[in-house]
Amino acid sequence: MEAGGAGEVDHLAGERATAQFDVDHMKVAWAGSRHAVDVADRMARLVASDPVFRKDNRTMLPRKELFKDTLRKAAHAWKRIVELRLTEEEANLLRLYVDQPGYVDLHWGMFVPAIKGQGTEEQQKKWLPLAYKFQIIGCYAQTELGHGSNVQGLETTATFDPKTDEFVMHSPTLTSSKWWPGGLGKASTHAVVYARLITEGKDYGIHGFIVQLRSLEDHSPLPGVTLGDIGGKFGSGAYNSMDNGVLRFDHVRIPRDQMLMRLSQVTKEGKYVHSNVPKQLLYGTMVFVRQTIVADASKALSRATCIAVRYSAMRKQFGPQTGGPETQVLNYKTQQSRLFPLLASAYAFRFVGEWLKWLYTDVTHKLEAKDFSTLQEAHACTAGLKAVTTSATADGIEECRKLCGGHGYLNSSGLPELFATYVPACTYEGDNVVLLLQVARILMKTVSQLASGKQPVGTMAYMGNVQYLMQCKCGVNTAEDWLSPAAIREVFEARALRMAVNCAQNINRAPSQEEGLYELSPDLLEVAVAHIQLIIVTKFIEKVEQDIPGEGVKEQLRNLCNVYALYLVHKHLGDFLSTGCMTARQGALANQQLGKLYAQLRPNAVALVDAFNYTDHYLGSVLGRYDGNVYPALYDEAWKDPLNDSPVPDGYREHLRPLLKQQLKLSRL
Ligand SMILES: CCCCCCCC/C=C\CCCCCCCCC/C=C/C(=O)SCCNC(=O)CCNC(=O)[C@H](O)C(C)(C)COP(=O)(O)OP(=O)(O)OC[C@H]1O[C@@H](n2cnc3c(N)ncnc32)[C@H](O)[C@@H]1OP(=O)(O)O
Ligand SMILES: Cc1cc2nc3c(=O)[nH]c(=O)nc-3n(C[C@H](O)[C@H](O)[C@H](O)COP(=O)(O)OP(=O)(O)OC[C@H]3O[C@@H](n4cnc5c(N)ncnc54)[C@H](O)[C@@H]3O)c2cc1C
Repeated sequence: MEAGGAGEVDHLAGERATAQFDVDHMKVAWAGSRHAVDVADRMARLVASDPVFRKDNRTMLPRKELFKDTLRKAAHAWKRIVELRLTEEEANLLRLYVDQPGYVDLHWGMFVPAIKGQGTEEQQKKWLPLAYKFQIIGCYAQTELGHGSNVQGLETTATFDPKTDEFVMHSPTLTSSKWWPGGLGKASTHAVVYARLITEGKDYGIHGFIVQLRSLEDHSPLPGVTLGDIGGKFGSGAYNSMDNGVLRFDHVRIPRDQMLMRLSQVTKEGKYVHSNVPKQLLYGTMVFVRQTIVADASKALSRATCIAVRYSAMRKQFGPQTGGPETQVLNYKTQQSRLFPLLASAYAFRFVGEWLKWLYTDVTHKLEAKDFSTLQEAHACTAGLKAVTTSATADGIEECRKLCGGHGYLNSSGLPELFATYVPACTYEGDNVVLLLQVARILMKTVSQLASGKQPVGTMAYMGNVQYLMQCKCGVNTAEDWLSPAAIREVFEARALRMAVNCAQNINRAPSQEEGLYELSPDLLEVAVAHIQLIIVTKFIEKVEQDIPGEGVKEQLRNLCNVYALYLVHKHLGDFLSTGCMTARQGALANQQLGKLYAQLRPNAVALVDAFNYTDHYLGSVLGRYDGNVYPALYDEAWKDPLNDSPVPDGYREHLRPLLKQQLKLSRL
């Protein structure tokens, strides 16, 4: 927990004293409201003070014990939620702070939303109360051994039998085995299963079905259902707490009314009826989860940067040639140029995540009113932001590990497990490359419609300004000129549009559109990234333009926003130069300004990570401790490793002793 208790010494007090802003108000800006800070604080402390939620030994547990520990934590969390009558907001935060992937994530995060989004009112009335009370546990079974990205390529079949008014669920091939769904392996009693609907001899493509998998009496798999866990995954602890599973059906029958029928129906005579809605609504659960993943990216990256900033402030190496105290590694310019852009990215992802949540809610209301006009915008933004933020976060966590030197490689730093748990976010809910190609296709379509005078809307509205953006010249003359939000916005818009137009022209030169899209797919990825980075930068600028209370808070956020934008300019300078958006001199000025911003950020760095308001329990890192008292903690932690249970290790008698004795004999010869 935070420092302040009797006898505790705050080794980072000096760092905290140099902050030039009101940390308490920054906590509000980060969390979204005073209420959000208070609820998060209460839930974090509730979890941290409960011994069942202990996690410091997690990376040392064998898989079976780890899984049992996950079951215990989930059951205990549920007990506390019920006993304390927690609200949905409080319950979600409790889950977040328990910080152990498990079946509940999929139950609440995908099974329930799939029924809400794709079930009829009647189906919702039947299934949701059961799920809400945990009388059933559900998962989301879409991916198969042979196909994940290509949803249309799934092979599981659901064939309607009008004689019995049932669907027959079947896995016709090995590759049709469901493979990966979280919670499926050991915990779920039910699943929303995605399968090809076949009726009257015709294949109508992929649809969702609610299928019971296990007995509600003794949890054994039902007849015709083969179930299991798919095996250990990357890293210690980490995502191994989750029972990602395999599932096969051998002609398993389910009642017709277990097909999710909001988007399309099958009558009892076997007639297929499609409601007058876009078929992509079938993908609605993925869109919902992609949006939550963007919000989670800022949490993971802020955790990693909190650890790396605090540790870098207490760690000292080398010193002035004239003697005197050693230098805090945070004072090295190289450390700052690697770490501060990540800190700025954590804030950027937080604010774009907040905006994406608003967009998602807005689109959902429109869909309820049968207005489908913003569906494409929702798909492009959720897919693109999910891809860009998760890739940057995974890379950022690994960079934070390196920023902590050797100690960052210890499990007790928390960083290896954080990375191993986080990195599959680049793959699940849509492989990042596949998602970026979706965004790029939409951008190419938008470019092709510009000539016809169709005005792009939403986050693509800037493309309508094509005449100006294709020829504008960046007006920056001094390093300070880069502090203008208008200048930053314009170069990001010009870069994104010019890259998109160039790519569209190259595709048009190909023998066919399909061939062009295929040949130029590496360029298309970069087009999509440029567009999504523009969105993140724009939303950060818009955030900073709002009324933000608290002494110095707005100034710090403006600084972070400029760091984020200019760091991207520096990193992607090739894009900006090759599209003629700026000159090499202007690129050098951007880098010069970036250096000045790092210097301004330095005295505020520790306070900026304090504003995340994370407990030591949630951080789970001896290096990121609030009090900065790292060395005794590292030393104590080492002795907890089971390898240190005895001074002479197991295996000495069988393998070390004979070897040593043999060497001794040989040396005497
Ligand atoms: C203890 C107490 C507990 C308390 C409570 C806890 C509460 C918890 C709450 C929340 C927690 C949330 C946590 C969630 C946990 C996350 C864990 C992750 C688990 C992982 C799950 C998964 O991975 S599920 C499987 C995901 N799979 C994928 O993502 C597959 C990716 N592939 C696709 O999406 C599609 O195949 C693809 C889009 C690539 C192609 O589709 P296709 O049909 O072939 O379409 P295409 O021809 O390309 O396009 C046609 C047309 O459709 C448009 N389009 C495509 N997708 C969408 C879409 N999603 N929406 C709208 N439109 C779409 C596309 O643009 C084309 O348009 P046009 O060009 O025709 O206009
Ligand atoms: C930890 C974890 C949890 C998961 N949980 C669930 C779950 O709960 N439910 C569920 O249904 N699924 C789940 N999944 C599965 C996940 O959704 C898929 O793994 C994901 O969608 C990627 O699909 P894939 O595995 O088929 O990858 P592939 O598509 O086989 O990707 C392999 C490579 O091919 C490339 N590639 C593929 N298609 C293209 C293309 N068109 N153009 C260019 N390159 C391409 C990719 O970029 C990648 O480099 C989970 C996966 C993981 C890792």
